[in-house]
Amino acid sequence: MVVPYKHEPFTDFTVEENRKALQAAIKQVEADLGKEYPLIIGGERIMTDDRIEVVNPANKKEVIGYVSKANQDLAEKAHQVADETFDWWRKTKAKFRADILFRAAAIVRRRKHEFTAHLVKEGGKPWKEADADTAEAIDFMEYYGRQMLEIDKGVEINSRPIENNRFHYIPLGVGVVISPWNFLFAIMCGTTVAAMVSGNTVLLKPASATPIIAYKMMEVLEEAGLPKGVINYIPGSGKEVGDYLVDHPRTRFISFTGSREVGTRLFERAAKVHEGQKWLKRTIIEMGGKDTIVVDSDSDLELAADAITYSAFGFSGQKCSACSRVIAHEDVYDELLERVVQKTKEQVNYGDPTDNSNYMGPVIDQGAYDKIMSYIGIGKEEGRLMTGGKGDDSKGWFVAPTVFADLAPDARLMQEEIFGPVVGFTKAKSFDEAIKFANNTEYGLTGAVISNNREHIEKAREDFHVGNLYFNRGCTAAIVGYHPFGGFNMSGTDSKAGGPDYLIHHMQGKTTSEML
Ligand SMILES: NC(=O)c1ccc[n+]([C@@H]2O[C@H](COP(=O)([O-])OP(=O)(O)OC[C@H]3O[C@@H](n4cnc5c(N)ncnc54)[C@H](O)[C@@H]3O)[C@@H](O)[C@H]2O)c1
Ligand SMILES: N[C@@H](CCC=O)C(=O)O
Repeated sequence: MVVPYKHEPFTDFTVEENRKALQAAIKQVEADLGKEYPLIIGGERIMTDDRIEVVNPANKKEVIGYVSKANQDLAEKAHQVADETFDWWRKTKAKFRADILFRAAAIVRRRKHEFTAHLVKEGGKPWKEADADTAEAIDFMEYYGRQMLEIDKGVEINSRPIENNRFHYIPLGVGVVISPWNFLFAIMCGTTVAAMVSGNTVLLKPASATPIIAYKMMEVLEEAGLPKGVINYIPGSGKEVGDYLVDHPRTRFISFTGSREVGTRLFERAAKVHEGQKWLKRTIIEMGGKDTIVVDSDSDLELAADAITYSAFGFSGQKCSACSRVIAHEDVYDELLERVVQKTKEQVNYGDPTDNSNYMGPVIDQGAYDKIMSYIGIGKEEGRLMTGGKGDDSKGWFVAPTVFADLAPDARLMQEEIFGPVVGFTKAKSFDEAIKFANNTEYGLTGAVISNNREHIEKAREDFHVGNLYFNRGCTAAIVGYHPFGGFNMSGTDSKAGGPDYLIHHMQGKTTSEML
């Protein structure tokens, strides 16, 4: 029997011992900078001449490491290994697979600060955000291990006196897992281990900005007993390797988390049946968001301002769940705006995240920096700049926390995902109008309502069309096993990571019926 699931507690960095431990871990990561990392195919380490240079987004000159890069030949080799491995891996016991995850979670927990320190450097995450990312990776392993044990019990169906019927889930086959850079540990780990623990074999293509943490996870899983060939680590170009694997006729499913642009492209490609393909590919595709906090006339404005500030600027707004739009009732609009601007100016300082006094670190790379700065330019034309509005990419990619007021609900700033520390305000005449504005994007990932009005809360529960809706709190920070996570509309397939149904997306139901 495993102990019941409980989420991993966050580290309290006001405790000196914890602060010192993370500082020491950061020093250790700094001593290890510049290492080379191979691909892992069937357990074999393969170094390539073509490499990805991974840099610290807070200091572009600091190279975190050099990661070997798969090409199509290596992707094909990995696919064959995964295909052959699936022949026997699919028959392994659920307990065997779950135990690997429980052990891996324990290993990460024992070395927690080492992973968190790495995330500070490779992902540019402030301590608190990096610690939460490590905790979530642990949670995914613990939770999915337990979920697999539940699914393994089977599902009751009816039998008849002359007929014995059974129904159970079996794995799908070779899965391609393509992960984003923003939850470089948690989402990469969660999507990979979900596929593995359900009995599939995996080709893992992590984001090119953050592939090293994925190598470190591979080492942990190997130490925990993962057999060779079950997960194959093949970083590489999204277009070259990603497309090749998605198109491959032996690929059975694709688990993608990333932008709407790439997600819809992969969805289309996966729908095409190639020569020699014997199935329709399953797709689990989780994409972007344009997430709104609605603030009602009868509400706690201090709570609202705190929720908005954290949801908009935590990890520099680089969360699919980040609050990038506020729709406030006209009765409270001015006061709320003033409080948010004041909190942003007073509390949201930014700089190198190795220094824990910085609330925000950098954005991930030049592409992100340029995109965010261009949206700030658009915002200056569409609305009223209240604070921020500037950036500095001389050393790392830093953007000031930025608030725009008086935007039209259909302004580009209120419709398009910026994925940076920029939040826009729109005024609504009534609660009904606020919900109408909140629903007027093509996304539907997260949202929050700050209100003391029970009727309004119930209205939002029915009409605010997002996968994760929160009341009287911010719209980020879902916890595995507590807030199953995933969105509607162009936010994705709503597969609900960290929820009780998630593993089933990686499996297929088989009915057997024996005449007695
Ligand atoms: N809904 C969610 O759960 C969720 C969670 C995290 C991030 N996101 C979204 O992810 C985005 C940020 O992440 P990103 O910048 O890494 O996204 P991205 O779409 O640029 O990249 C995601 C992954 O796809 C790969 N890729 C790129 N082109 C590809 C191609 N042609 N074929 C195959 N793979 C390809 C990338 O290398 C990366 O590994 C944001 O839009 C954010 O909202 C969504
Ligand atoms: N699950 C995370 C967001 C993941 C996307 O970036 C949250 O709830 O804030």
